Amino acid sequence: MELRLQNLSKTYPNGVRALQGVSLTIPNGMFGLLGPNGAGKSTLMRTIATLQEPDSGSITLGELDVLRQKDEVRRVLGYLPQEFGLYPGISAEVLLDYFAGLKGLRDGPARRAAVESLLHQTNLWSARKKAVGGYSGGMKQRFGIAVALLGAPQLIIVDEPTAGLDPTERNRFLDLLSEIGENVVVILSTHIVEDVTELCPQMAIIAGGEVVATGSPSDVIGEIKGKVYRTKTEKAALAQLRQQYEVISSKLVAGQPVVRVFSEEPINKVFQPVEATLEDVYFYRLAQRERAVVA
Ligand SMILES: Nc1ncnc2c1ncn2[C@@H]1O[C@H](COP(=O)(O)OP(=O)(O)OP(=O)(O)O)[C@@H](O)[C@H]1O
Repeated sequence: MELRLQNLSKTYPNGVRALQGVSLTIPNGMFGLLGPNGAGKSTLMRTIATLQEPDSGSITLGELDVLRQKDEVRRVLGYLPQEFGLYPGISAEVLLDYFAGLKGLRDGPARRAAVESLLHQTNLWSARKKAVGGYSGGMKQRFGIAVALLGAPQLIIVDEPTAGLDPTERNRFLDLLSEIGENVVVILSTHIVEDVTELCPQMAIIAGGEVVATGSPSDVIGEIKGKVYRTKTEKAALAQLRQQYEVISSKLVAGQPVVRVFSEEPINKVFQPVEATLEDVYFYRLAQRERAVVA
């Protein structure tokens, strides 16, 4: 199965250009879609999930034309939106069974087995009789993925699932995602760089509605490999550094700014060369785009 997006564009009635000629080829396995708030990730996810129309462009999933064969796509789609409502007073077990019915699974032993298996897989078995309204954020997200996995989907879309989760719940959720399998397309939209580094063999960075980098994380990092330098500095010197160098990021470490810069030329006299990371590419690409928009 392969998901192909070609030249997708979307401008909202208020003039916001949420997608601008997005083209991506997404193979089986985990695909990370990384971008800051407002980059257009949710617009793209909702469009692929057949919930909204682009102005132009095309999407195919294997042989299916996603924008025309919506019912067929929905049968093989599992979608965990950024925000979803639950019936708070109902237990996970009853609610999941209800969603299984909506998904077209007929009542009977097979449906009960599917529900049981998903409750185990998402580690909610012991809490299955509790009302979902009393679940923690992480439990709710795991319940959401159980719903998304009903009916063995071929295309799974999860939109910013780890935002707001504590580190334990985040790891638990990511482990769950990585177990889903290599024979389905899983798109993980996120603004958290480590989610992608740790999990996704293929990825894209999206900013301002445009794809600014795509490939494997190591391909993407390869673009700036050997060109990242680091130094510790003083707060007062930061502004000047920013004028002199292409600063990728600056972080306070124990109260002192640690700055990472991009440079085509060796600058080891002032800075220490360091291994480029996906976070470097991410910030570098975002800064580049911002400069292009300002210019
Ligand atoms: N229904 C809408 N009407 C008008 N503008 C919208 C609408 N939905 C999104 N936008 C705008 O389109 C741009 C892209 O939004 P989108 O939600 O797709 O981004 P995102 O990458 O998912 O960000 P976030 O993480 O904040 O949800 C933003 O500028 C947003 O304000």
